[in-house]
Amino acid sequence: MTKTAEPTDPDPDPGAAAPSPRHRGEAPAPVLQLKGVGKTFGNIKALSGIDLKVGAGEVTCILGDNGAGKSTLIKIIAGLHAPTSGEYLVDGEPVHFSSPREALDRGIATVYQDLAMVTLMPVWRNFFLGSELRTGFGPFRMLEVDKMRRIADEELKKMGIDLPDIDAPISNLSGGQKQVVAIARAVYFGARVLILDEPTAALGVKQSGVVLKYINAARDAGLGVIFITHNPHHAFMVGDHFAVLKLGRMELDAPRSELTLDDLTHHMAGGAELDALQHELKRGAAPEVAPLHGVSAGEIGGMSADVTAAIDAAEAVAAEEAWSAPAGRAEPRSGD
Ligand SMILES: Nc1ncnc2c1ncn2[C@@H]1O[C@H](COP(=O)(O)OP(=O)(O)OP(=O)(O)O)[C@@H](O)[C@H]1O
Repeated sequence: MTKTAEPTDPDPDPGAAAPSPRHRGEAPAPVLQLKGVGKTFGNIKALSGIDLKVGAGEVTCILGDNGAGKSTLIKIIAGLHAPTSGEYLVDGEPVHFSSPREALDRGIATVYQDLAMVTLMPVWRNFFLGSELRTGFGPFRMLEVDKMRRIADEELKKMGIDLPDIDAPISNLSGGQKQVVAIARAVYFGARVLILDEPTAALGVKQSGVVLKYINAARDAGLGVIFITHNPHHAFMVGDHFAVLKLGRMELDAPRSELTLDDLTHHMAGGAELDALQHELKRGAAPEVAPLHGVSAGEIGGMSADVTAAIDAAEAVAAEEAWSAPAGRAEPRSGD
């Protein structure tokens, strides 16, 4: 089922686009759906009984702690792993992808953290990496450099990214800018579902805001976006739907209307276990862990909760500021 990804027909007037289902207040139809999906690696049960729907024009956030099963889940959706149980449907039809190429042919594109870019190549070359435009036949085939430079420039501008030099090596861009180039590239090559693997994990607050803004832009262009993150604040700024994984199971699956940021943070922090710990700490009883260098376990627990809360709050405010800044030129590298 391999075919070359065709670029989408660029909309000459994005302002005239029909409002997304979200803006019409309708539930978007699922582009992809998982029903009771499980995955084992030998004796390890990485995922079990996962139900998930991803709609067009909707951001689905997948959260979870280390080892929760997020990577395994996106690898199944991206066609890298086959599930060991359950069903995977695209547009209501069961699919059995045997490679990411097959998923891509159905419009399911993944932007991994490492971005699969060649750092010394220019921005436009990275934009077309693996799908270069060529002209001529056989040994006389040549790259259509001017056309690729022009299209990359236009597509990036369409997403509000005005780079000073499209010929500059991509390594000159900030982490946030590189993520945005990868998102624009996936949109241009016809992605209907965009999987973003922790796109803000390695970024500072300002650059995270830039990326969140373009997640919103991809959603408003009608794509289904799957946003994998550890950060409930980032998720809540853009998410329409939230799935929290814990030890391979879906611990929470809720639309935005049924959830607050506090609920989400609570689930991420361990929910019921955290309540039990707080209750124990309030009563003055130390949890059963060994003291460290003469400091009681109770003190460590209290201190880390305070520090974590303060960091989270400061980060949320700063990211919100960056996110709500007017769209336009992407930030310079120094803001990284
Ligand atoms: N190829 C593999 N072989 C064996 N076990 C695996 C493999 N991939 C994942 N696992 C196991 O499956 C479980 C889920 O791992 P996964 O990487 O999906 O979690 P994660 O939520 O992405 O974690 P992190 O945020 O740390 O990347 C873990 O117990 C992990 O050790």
